[in-house]
Amino acid sequence: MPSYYTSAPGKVILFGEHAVVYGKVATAGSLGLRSYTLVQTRTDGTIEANLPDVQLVRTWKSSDIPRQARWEGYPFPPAAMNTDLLDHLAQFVDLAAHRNQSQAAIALLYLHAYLATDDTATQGFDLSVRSNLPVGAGLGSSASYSVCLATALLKMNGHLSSLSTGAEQRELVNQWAFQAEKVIHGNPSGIDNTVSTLGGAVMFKKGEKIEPLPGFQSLRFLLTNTRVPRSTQVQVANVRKLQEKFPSVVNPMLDAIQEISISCKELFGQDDLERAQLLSRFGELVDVNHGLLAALGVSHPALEKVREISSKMGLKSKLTGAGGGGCALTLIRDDVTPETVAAVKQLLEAEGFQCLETQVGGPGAGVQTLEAPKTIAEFLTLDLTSLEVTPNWDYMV
Ligand SMILES: Nc1ncnc2c1ncn2[C@@H]1O[C@H](COP(=O)(O)OP(=O)(O)O)[C@@H](O)[C@H]1O
Ligand SMILES: C[C@@](O)(CCOP(=O)(O)O)CC(=O)O
Ligand SMILES: [Mg+2]
Repeated sequence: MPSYYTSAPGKVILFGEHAVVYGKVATAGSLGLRSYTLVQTRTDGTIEANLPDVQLVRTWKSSDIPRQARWEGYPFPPAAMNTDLLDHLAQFVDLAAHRNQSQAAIALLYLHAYLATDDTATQGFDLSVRSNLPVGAGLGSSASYSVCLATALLKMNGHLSSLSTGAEQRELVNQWAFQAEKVIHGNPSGIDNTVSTLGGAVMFKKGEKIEPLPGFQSLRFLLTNTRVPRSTQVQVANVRKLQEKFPSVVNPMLDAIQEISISCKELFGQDDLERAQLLSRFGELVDVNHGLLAALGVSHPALEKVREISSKMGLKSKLTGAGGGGCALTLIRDDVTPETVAAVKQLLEAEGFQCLETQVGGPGAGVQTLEAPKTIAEFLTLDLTSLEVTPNWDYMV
């Protein structure tokens, strides 16, 4: 019974969220916080999903999922989303009252409908995903979940071995993860799944080759989860409504947001700029980007509170991800003392916020073949740090 672990990181968007949906450049890096999956075939034709982060435990009969006939471009996904299949699965999983569970289950079954082979369609499988990321907080948990799913189903069904290079395999994972992100978000830019698949720190523009931004890894951030729940799909749809209502106002704002990423790249390219100067200008760009996002309507009083607290300590913060709640990032300049960081954290935690410190720009997605099958119960009790991704895992950047 083949068994695999897969793993994929979350991401932090430094500059350019929302604007990236409109084809503008954005800057992002992978996080040390990751999701992990156990997947293995069964023998009784059942699909059992255990997703503790969204409190979902469900079984379905694999034969109830309408398998899709071979399509053009196989094994890469078809060009358009299959809305009939999406509608069918939404009715079938019948979880409309629980958006997070419903999105997660539909994404899983949508990928299964395309990627199952005759064998796995009759055997069924167990799948469990656990994450160190806060769900629905702007750190790309949906992309990390999507990349984990895509890697797991592609590996279990033998599609990865049909491609000869690691780069092609990562592209296949990324494209299927993008399909799952579409199920969850509606209209994602693709930045989150790309960063989660490839890892590293990049400048991203829809449809173009991504560009590494190595300077990003030398920066230190504090991430603050306001714990205010929000949905990326809703925030993205709200910005779209504003853009459709006032295109002549909103479009220049999106262009200005793009210029922030370009200015950031120029800062890193200026060899004669002292580090202190670089960090100070960088902080100014953080401020400007937040101001533009707030003008687009995606801030929240809790995010403004993070800015107020950090600003009193001389630090610059902005919302990160879709906003409307979720996380903010605070730039920790080199001259900021550990005492100052501790004091800021204390003030933020006193508001009920959660502070997260993690590395940026680490490894992307990976898969590991297990020598012996594991039960889901064993996987659920594992210490996730024992699954730390090492270069022994396959498909690493
Ligand atoms: N660990 C997980 N297990 C199951 N589903 C997940 C997990 N992480 C994310 N998701 C799915 O992604 C959705 C959150 O996505 P989104 O609103 O884009 O927030 P985020 O900013 O965290 O990506 C959840 O509602 C759920 O459907
Ligand atoms: C707002 C957006 O730019 C990023 C969303 O990130 P998250 O799901 O909030 O982690 C949307 C997108 O790029 O698809
Ligand atoms: Mg998301």
